[in-house]
Amino acid sequence: MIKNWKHDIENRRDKARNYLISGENTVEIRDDEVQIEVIATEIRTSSFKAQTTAVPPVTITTTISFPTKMDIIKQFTLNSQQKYSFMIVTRHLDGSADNQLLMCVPGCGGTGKFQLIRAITKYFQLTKRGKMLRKLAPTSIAAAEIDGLTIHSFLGKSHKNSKKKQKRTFGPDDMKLENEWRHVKYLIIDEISIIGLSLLACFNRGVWV
Ligand SMILES: Nc1ncnc2c1ncn2[C@@H]1O[C@H](COP(=O)(O)OP(=O)(O)OP(=O)(O)O)[C@@H](O)[C@H]1O
Repeated sequence: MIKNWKHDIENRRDKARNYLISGENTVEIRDDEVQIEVIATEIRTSSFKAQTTAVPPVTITTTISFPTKMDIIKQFTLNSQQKYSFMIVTRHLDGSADNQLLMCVPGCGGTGKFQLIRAITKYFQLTKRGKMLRKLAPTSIAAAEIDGLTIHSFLGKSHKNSKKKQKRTFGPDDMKLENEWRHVKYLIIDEISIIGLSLLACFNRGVWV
């Protein structure tokens, strides 16, 4: 009796093993018995294992490579003081700060203010924000050097010795002025030390309109 029972058990076990090896998910033991369903998925034994084996979905993104600030700092061989000034401006530009950046970079002739302006201009241009920057200077030579405008030409003022005396008037409906300055967010004034107070006041009125 025991021998038969043992033999029956072994038969069933072999049958079950063979079905599992052959890859079938359902093992039929006997017509009158309940079917055993083999679940193919792995049963989680540890939450830690589940966490570590979870592979995050891979997404493909295309990156636009902008020149880094360090590239420009290297290109213009900015010294530490020029570098700090450059970083202040470019961080303000890249940040979401709503506050106005008022910055004065003093220095004797030949200390590298123009070199700094060149580096800042390059950053605006390479990041496709050149329209946001306007450069002004009091004299035509200084303006030409920085590739900017003279304050007089911005104000539409003729020089004292000019025959044609005209004065630009500013008003809320000055569309030409508005279009000129629509995209301008940053203004660099070179050689500010030689700008007289009256011209500065006139300029101030112009930009506030
Ligand atoms: N970091 C730098 N690396 C290489 N050259 C530099 C650097 N800074 C300044 N120079 C050079 O030094 C010279 C004087 O610099 P720059 O014209 O920028 O001075 P500045 O302060 O604008 O002078 P100024 O007030 O007389 O216009 C230039 O020939 C410039 O190329």
